[in-house]
Formats: sequence, C-alpha cells, structure tokens
Amino acid sequence: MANPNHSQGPCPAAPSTDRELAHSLPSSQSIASTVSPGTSTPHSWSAGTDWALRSTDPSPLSGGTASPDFELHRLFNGNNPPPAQKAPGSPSRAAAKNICFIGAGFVGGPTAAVIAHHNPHLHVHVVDLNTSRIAAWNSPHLPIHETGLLKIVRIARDGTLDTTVSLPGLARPVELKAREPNLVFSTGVEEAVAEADVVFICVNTPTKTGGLGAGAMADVSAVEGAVRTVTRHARAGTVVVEKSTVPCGTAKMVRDILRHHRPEAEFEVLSNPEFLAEGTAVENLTHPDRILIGSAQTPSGLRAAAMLKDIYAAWVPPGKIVTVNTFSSELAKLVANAMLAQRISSINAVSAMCEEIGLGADVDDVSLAVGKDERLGPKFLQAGVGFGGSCFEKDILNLAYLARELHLDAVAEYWVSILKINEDQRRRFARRVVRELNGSLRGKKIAVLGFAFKDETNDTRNSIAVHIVRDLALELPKEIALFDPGCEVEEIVEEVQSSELSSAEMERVKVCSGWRECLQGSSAVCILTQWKQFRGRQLGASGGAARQTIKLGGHQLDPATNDVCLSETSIADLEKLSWRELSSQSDDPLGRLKPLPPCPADCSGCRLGQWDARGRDMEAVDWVEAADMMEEPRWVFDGRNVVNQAELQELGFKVRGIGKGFNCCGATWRGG
Ligand SMILES: NC(=O)c1ccc[n+]([C@@H]2O[C@H](COP(=O)([O-])OP(=O)(O)OC[C@H]3O[C@@H](n4cnc5c(N)ncnc54)[C@H](O)[C@@H]3O)[C@@H](O)[C@H]2O)c1
Ligand SMILES: O=c1ccn([C@@H]2O[C@H](COP(=O)(O)OP(=O)(O)O[C@H]3O[C@H](CO)[C@@H](O)[C@H](O)[C@H]3O)[C@@H](O)[C@H]2O)c(=O)[nH]1
Repeated sequence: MANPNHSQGPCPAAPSTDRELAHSLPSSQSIASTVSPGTSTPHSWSAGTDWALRSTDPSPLSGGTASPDFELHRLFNGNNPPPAQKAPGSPSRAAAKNICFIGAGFVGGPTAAVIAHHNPHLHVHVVDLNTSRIAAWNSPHLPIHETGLLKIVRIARDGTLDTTVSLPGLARPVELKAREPNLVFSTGVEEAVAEADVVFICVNTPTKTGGLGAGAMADVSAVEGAVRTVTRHARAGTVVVEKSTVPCGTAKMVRDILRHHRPEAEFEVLSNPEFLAEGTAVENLTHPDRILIGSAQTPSGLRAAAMLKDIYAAWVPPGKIVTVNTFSSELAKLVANAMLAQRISSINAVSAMCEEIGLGADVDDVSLAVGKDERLGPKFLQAGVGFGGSCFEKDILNLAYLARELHLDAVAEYWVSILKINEDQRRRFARRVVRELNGSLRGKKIAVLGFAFKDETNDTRNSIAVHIVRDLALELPKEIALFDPGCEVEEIVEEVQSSELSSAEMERVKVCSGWRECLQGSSAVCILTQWKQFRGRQLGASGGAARQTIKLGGHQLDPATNDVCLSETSIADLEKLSWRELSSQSDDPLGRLKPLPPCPADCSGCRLGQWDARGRDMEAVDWVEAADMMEEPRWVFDGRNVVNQAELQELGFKVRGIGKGFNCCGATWRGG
C-alpha cells in the first residue's frame, strides 16, 4: 500500500509530468476504476456516470471509445458528454458485452486477459477442451509463463479491492474503487459461445503431418471444430473473429460453413491475426505495433470491424489499428512471419560466410553496420543457431504451399529457402562441435545450456535444441546433459521423448535442474538459448537494471483542471510513480490485488515453483567456477553469441561463437 506519510506536496525534483500529476486531483472526487460488467460505461471518473461515446478517429470504421482525447474532453467540460461525431454514412453496431475466446493457449489466454483488463465493462469468457489447462488458468499457477501476466489475470479474473493511494507526488489521496471480476476461464465451450456477441477463435493450426499437403499445409481441423460449435450454439449476429494464424481464404471458408448451416442467420467473420512473441506477450499486447482487422468490405462487415476496433481502442491508439479486407489480413500475418524469419536466415547466411572467410569478419559487426541503415533497422539481425518456435516454420510452409497452389513455384522456392538456411545453420553448428572435439564425442560429456526456443519462455515446441541434441546423440557421447532455467525438467523430458531418438541415444540424455549439475565433468558446453543467465555472473552483475523513465501518460493529464482519469493505463502510471517515490518492491504497490486462495497441500504448481517466484535455478552461470568443473580442454560453443569471448578465453576456455571468423588472439579459424 502507498505510504500516507508522504502525502504532502509535490516532489520538487520531479519532472514536469510529475508536477502535473502532483496537482492532478481535485479535493472531492472519488475515482471508480471500473464499472459493473454489462454496462456500456467506459472507465468512469466518478461512479454512476454514463458517457456518450464519440469517435476520435477520422476513419469511418471507428464507432467511438474512451480514448485519451475523449477523456480529456470530459475533464475540461465537466460531465457534459461531447457531441457524438460520426462521419457521414459511417456504420454503427451495438457495442459488444460478452466475448468468448475458444482456445486458452499461448495466444487465447494472454489476449483475453489483456482485453478484459482494459475493458472492465466487458464480460470475457475463455474456454478450452483441455481441463488441466483451464484448471491452471483458475489457479495461482498459470499454464503460461509471461512477465506481468499473473497480475493482469488476477485483476480481471478476481477483481480488485477498494483502496486509497497516497503518494508524495499527489496533491491528495486517490480513491480507487474495487473492480468486479470480468474474466472467466472454463470448459463450458457451448455455453460461452451461446452467450457471446463476439467469438475469438484461438485454436492451434499446426502443419499437417499426414494426407494431402502433409509437411506443408496448415491443419485447420481445430478451427473447423470451433466453427462447428459456433454453428450449433451461437446466436444469430454473433461476430466470429479468426485469431489463429490460418491459410489465406479461411475467413471465407468459415463464412461459407456458417451460411450453409445457418442460412437464416447473419454472421460476420473477421480476421484479426495476433503478432505477439512469446516471452514478451504482455508487453506486445499492451503496446502493439499494430492491430490488424480484416473484414468483408460490406456495410455489415465494416460494422463488425468497427465493433472489434472499439474493443481494442480502450487502450490502443486508433492510428495503430489497421483495417483491411480479410484476405489481405490473413496474408499479412504469414508474410510478417516469413519476413522476420528471412532476416534471421539472411544474417545466419552471413555468419556462415564470416566463419569461412576467417579474416576477422564478425557477423555482429555486420549486423550493427547494416542495422544502422534506417531502411533496414537493427531488429531481428541477431545471428545464432537458427530460429525455432511453433510459428515461423509452419507459417513459411503455409505461405510456400499457397504459392505452389497458385503455380508460383519460384515464389514457393524463395520462401522455402529461408527454412533451408535455418536447417543448414543448426547442422553446421552440430558438425562444428564434433569437428572441434576431434571428430568424435565418444566418452565425452556434452552440456547443453538452453532448451526453450527462446529466452524468457518455457516453450520448447520446435526448439532448435531438440534438433541439435539429436545430431549430437548420433555421435554416441558419454552423456548429453540439458539445462534450461525457464523449463521444468518434465517439460524438457517430454520434448526429448518426442524427438525420434533411439533408445540407445535416449539413454545418454540427462535433464538437469541446475547449471552446475549440467556442466560438471563436461568437455564442452553448447549455449542454445539466449538466456542472460548464461552471459555469466561477471557480466550479469555489471549490467544493473537501468532506472526506468516514468511516462505519466502526459496526454491524459488535463493542465486546466489538474484532473487525472484512471483507466488501467493511468493506474499503471500511478504504480510506476509509487515504485519510484516509495522505492516499493511490491508487485502491487497500490494494494489493489485480492489475496490468492491458499493452494491444497499437494498442489503440483507449488511443488514446481512459479515463473515469478520459483525455486528453479535462475542463478547466472559463474564461469570461474565452471572452469574448475569441466574437463580440459574446456570448450564453449556459443550458439547465441551471449558470452564475453575474451573473458572466457582468459579463464582458459576455448570459445567458438556464431559468425566469428577469428578468435580473440587474432588467429583465424574455420567453421565446420
Ligand atoms: N504461440 C504464439 O506465440 C502465437 C503468436 C501468434 C499467433 N499464433 C497462432 O495462434 C494460434 C494458437 O496458437 P497457440 O500457441 O495459442 O496454441 P496452443 O496450442 O497453445 O493453444 C490452442 C488451444 O486451443 C484448444 N482447442 C483446440 N480446439 C478446441 C476446440 N474445438 N474448443 C476449445 N478449445 C480448443 C487446445 O486445447 C489448446 O489449449 C495458432 O494458429 C498460432 O499459429 C501463435
Ligand atoms: O534476431 C533474431 C531474433 C530471433 N531469433 C530466433 O527466432 C525465433 C523466434 O523468435 P521470436 O520471433 O522472438 O518469437 P516467436 O514467439 O516465435 O514470435 C514470432 O512468431 C509469432 C507467432 O506467429 C509472431 O506473432 C511474432 O510476431 C513473431 O516474432 C527464436 O528461436 C529466436 O531465438 C534469432 O535467431 N535472431
């Protein structure tokens, strides 16, 4: 809870936005941070006030929302709502009240939670056939480990408490009214669909493994399953939103199925692909680069798009919401992933060249130089052992399949070449390990640090590590020890077991629960995931978290009235102020969260620990200690260029990074 002893006057050293906030609260206002589910009221300044909505977006699609401009208008003009301003002929549709998400996976769960968090007036119901997944969403131990996710789930799922905030930067205490719960997780798929105004389909769409298009085409059977439920149970007029990544033309297919089974009912089908990346899901959902909405370009399609746009406009600036037709939207999702992966394959191809040139060419220097070109930019130019994960490969295969279907073989080959480079990159890495260890791994222990497909996640699906472990296991080493600071031992075991290793190869694989156990007695360490813990204690310690600059939502402060309106975004600003002014370490500095119910004594979630407060080994590797544990000569094969090569070489390690055509002493070497 915020400290009442600091409630007098503004902080003299505070920047201007802080000073504005310091005078921001009138003496007698009480602030409701939410309204009851089912009312059309957005975040209200004072409870019980109903606001007319105004479009702040010149686009004819906008149906209006509680945008910052609207909130400012309200503050300048008291409680008189601004006149509704709709572009002539612009479509309108009743605002959604009940939303259903089918699929409580990596996309459905976090997306539903963020939508519910920012739209307290909506009732959001997330359903899945997987009972254990739903049980986890209803527990203190969520099935998905994403920074900040538990907190927003708790706010929306459990509601919040009445609280009063007193901070040195605030003129007077701020009263935050309790929030009602508006996020439900259940297995009641049919009931949730029957109640919904909008149904988001967030089910899995993996690459087909058999039959027509095996190994290339996306398997949309789960989408079809979800659509079947909609045809049977949805009310006429329900808007169906395709959130899953699907082949181009799927929205039309869904529309056709609905028309066939329910010819009397009007259904609109929208494409609204998701661009979040795992490990940064909450950040990506909270501050998206864009929200893409594809709709039929008919009046009713545009009305449906406007309704969806309003849901996002609760926290996304209107300029970031892009509306197109459904085909362009579906294609854009596949192309975005293909182009991101293409950059990685491009820089990995360069890394192979750097290694072969061997004259000191360093791929990281090339990335730096190339990324300075504003037309190219610095992101997604990190060379490594290749990209993994559940999305890039399947979406490129999907795109290439479409090109082939269109008889564009050269185009299909172009996309497939991205995957060929990726495969070559990981093969080259495994070959190099074997070559440097004199062409044989027999009798040697190989340590693998990192098993998740990227850092800050526990997702091991299609991880590069699985492929490399398989290639190394073929060499019959004494042992391959695996450790990942973000994954449970069971998660890694499960993934390895599904990797087609023979029983003789499997016997050599051991999953460890700490880096010491993993490195003990090894001849070589392969770093396959970019966890910062692998950089080492020395670097980890010197890094020190930079002090965060607090943006106090300046555009939401009214300089004339010094009022502040408290949407969840503004409450987040208050939390930042609290962290700064009171040096609070609490995840809940305003004291809004309801306590979690105690877990049963045999709770497996408690036993395994949690992402945010877990018992697993998140300690940085101490390379000084590691040097003593390993067999000589000690090799480090850094597949993500995370360690400081010079520092490790001083400790007696032989280090090989990606795309380094030299070692630190200037001697050239050649990759495998
Ligand atoms: N994972 C990501 O980072 C990411 C990002 C953007 C887009 N996508 C796309 O989003 C979609 C979902 O991906 P995900 O990673 O969330 O998948 P996931 O496997 O984690 O979750 C899908 C969930 O859908 C459930 N499901 C399947 N059929 C169902 C039905 N008929 N009724 C109720 N529940 C059902 C499954 O039980 C599962 O829990 C995919 O198309 C994927 O390509 C994923
Ligand atoms: O410069 C880079 C960036 C990433 N990677 C690797 O690429 C893979 C994918 O990383 P990332 O894209 O960050 O994670 P994903 O969760 O797979 O997200 C991608 O796939 C999602 C599913 O479609 C999209 O929504 C996201 O926009 C898109 O980034 C990982 O193995 C990374 O290690 C690199 O090797 N070099």
